[in-house]
Amino acid sequence: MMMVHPVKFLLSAAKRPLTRCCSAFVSRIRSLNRLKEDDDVCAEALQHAQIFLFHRLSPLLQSSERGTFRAVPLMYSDIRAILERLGSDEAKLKESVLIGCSEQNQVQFCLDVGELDQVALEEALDGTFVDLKKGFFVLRRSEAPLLAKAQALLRWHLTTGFCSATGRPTCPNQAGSQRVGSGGGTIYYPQMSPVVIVLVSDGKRCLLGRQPSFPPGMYSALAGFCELGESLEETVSREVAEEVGLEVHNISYSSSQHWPFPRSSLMLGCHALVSPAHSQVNVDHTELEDARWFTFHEITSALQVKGLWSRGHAPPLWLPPKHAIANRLITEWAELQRCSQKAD
Ligand SMILES: NC(=O)C1=CN([C@@H]2O[C@H](COP(=O)(O)OP(=O)(O)OC[C@H]3O[C@@H](n4cnc5c(N)ncnc54)[C@H](OP(=O)(O)O)[C@@H]3O)[C@@H](O)[C@H]2O)C=CC1
Ligand SMILES: [Mg+2]
Repeated sequence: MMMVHPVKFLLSAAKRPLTRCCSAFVSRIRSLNRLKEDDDVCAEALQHAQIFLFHRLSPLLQSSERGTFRAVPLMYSDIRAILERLGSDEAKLKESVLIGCSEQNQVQFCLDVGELDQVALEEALDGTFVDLKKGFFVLRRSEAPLLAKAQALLRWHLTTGFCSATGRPTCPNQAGSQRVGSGGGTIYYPQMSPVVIVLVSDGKRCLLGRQPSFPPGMYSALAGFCELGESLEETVSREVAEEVGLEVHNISYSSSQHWPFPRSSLMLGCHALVSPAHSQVNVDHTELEDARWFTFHEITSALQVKGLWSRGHAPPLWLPPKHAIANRLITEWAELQRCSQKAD
């Protein structure tokens, strides 16, 4: 395995000094912003950065003895040596895209080397390029969002090579945070679609649905893309009415999540209520295979089930894994039920 050198990109490499009273977080954010604005500073940072390699949008992972996976960042010089060995060259590294900065001030980039031979790369790197959809759920919580962001940005670059107005090529800035039409035309920024995801409750039970593409037995909160002109609340009301024929009230926002599959979405997580007297579900089978009310007991049992792939025989109900916002909403609901049962 290639050694990852403990070289850090020092914040002092940035040209403008930061105000001394800035917190570490503010310093990191401002340094990242500077890298997006200044191609020269960014090119210098890249030389000392950690780079996460992808092959056709699948990240390089290493498996551990305990069956978990870890992302494997490499340093610029390591990748340059491998590229040269496999018939590519240093120019390829200029396509790296900025994805973040660790708490240890290590700047992080990603790079897709999909045109090189996968087997030869995996041998040289002592890792495996894993479909992110599978890897996502076995990665550590700190790594999954970073790789999701990296894949989303790499996919965006792959699909935004031409200006939609003129048909001419677009070029990225050094950080890969934007692309500009040739001749200084339109500036394109990475895009994502807003999606609502809502956990509907009738006060005692919660409503989950399943799509035919879900693994057997898996149910999740209801979700749907926002339409132009809608508020968050309007999308929640429309999606619930469309998919299960119910009218919701008391919509409250919980939290959000970037979701890379199948293309970038900003998942906006909500809770909502229906009146117990009007809780008869009427599923639109063009959208969902099934939707059902689940009791507190069924949900708490399902939350105990560990690992999508460690199953021997399937339990009656699978919930989305911990990285997914659906799991967070269901856990919040269960916690609320537990508190209100204690209070009764
Ligand atoms: N992180 C999490 O916990 C969860 C995430 N999700 C994600 O939420 C997203 C939306 O859920 P889903 O129930 O499928 O959504 P919808 O209920 O809105 O149905 C999806 C369909 O809507 C159409 N559609 C409308 N607008 C768009 C758009 N902007 N982009 C793509 N398709 C659009 C497409 O139909 P057509 O193809 O016919 O044009 C698509 O197949 C999915 O990407 C899913 O992966 C879902 C559940 C849990
Ligand atoms: Mg839906």
